[in-house]
Amino acid sequence: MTAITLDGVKTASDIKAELRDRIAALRSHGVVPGLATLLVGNDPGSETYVAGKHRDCAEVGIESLRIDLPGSATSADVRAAINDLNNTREVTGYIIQLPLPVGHNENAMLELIDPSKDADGLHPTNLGRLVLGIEGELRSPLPCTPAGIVELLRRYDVPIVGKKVVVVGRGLTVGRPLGLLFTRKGLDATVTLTHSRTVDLAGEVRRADIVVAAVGVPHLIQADWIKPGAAVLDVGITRVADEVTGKGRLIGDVHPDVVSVAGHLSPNPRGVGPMTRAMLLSNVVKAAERSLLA
Ligand SMILES: Nc1nc2c(c(=O)[nH]1)N[C@@H](CN(C=O)c1ccc(C(=O)N[C@@H](CCC(=O)O)C(=O)O)cc1)CN2
Repeated sequence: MTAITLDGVKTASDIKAELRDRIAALRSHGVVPGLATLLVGNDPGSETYVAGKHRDCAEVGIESLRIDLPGSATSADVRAAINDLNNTREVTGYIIQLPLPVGHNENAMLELIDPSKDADGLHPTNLGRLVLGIEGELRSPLPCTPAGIVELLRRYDVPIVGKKVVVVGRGLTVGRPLGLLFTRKGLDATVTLTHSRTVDLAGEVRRADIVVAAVGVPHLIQADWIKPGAAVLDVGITRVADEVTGKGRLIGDVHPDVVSVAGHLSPNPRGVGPMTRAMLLSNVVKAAERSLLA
């Protein structure tokens, strides 16, 4: 068996085409969707992701603003930048790129975002709405990677209702909110959220119809851990220098041999990453559509 590829690049491109039409409709009503990003420091991954977000905005017709603070920025500097973004009327939505450099309290910073401008769905109010199961597509933004994973599965007709999902990793941007999303009414999966203290991780993964690996441990998920035909989403990524060429290389959490056991497999890169970016654009467009309804 060779797994069907869950192609994030193609799916994200389809979504962007759909968003372009909605953005044109918004503009015809005088609403111009916009996104600002706040990046602190010069983590190479974060620099890449932020640059990608601005490229995506330009591609679909979303205005964007980039605020970069140096790695030496203090927590007071970051708080001041967040305050500015909250108080600038032209900024309708923004994100704080994570991780923040060591020494900053991420949760405290996320809590300072005006929830109505939270394009990432990571403010406690918006995460709280996810916990409460407040329904309605337009009500509040969903965290981008979890939303992207569900959308990728949906567009490839991978069944979710009643399925056993094992999520490996309980981080804020993926594992924790994904568990909530999969158990929401309408998706109705049964979720096991595993982490570094889980006993017999391989045994847990073997029971799963859908496996999501989001830990950043290269090739952790082995082919003999996978139930034949399961859908496997490879989210975690590790940057290493290639031993031969010395060039940077990306390694996912899923071993390449999984392709011959799984029914569906998202490559990494080019799987969930592009979907994360597409869902951010979707959050920005939904926020603009909400502003028309208000
Ligand atoms: N504020 C946030 N911070 C972070 C989030 C987030 O959703 N909000 N998620 C990740 C990083 N991220 C977006 O910010 C992100 C990750 C990966 C990709 C992507 O397209 N990856 C490419 C590979 C590119 C590369 O790594 O060089 C791929 O998978 O094909 C986009 C966005 C953590 N921080």
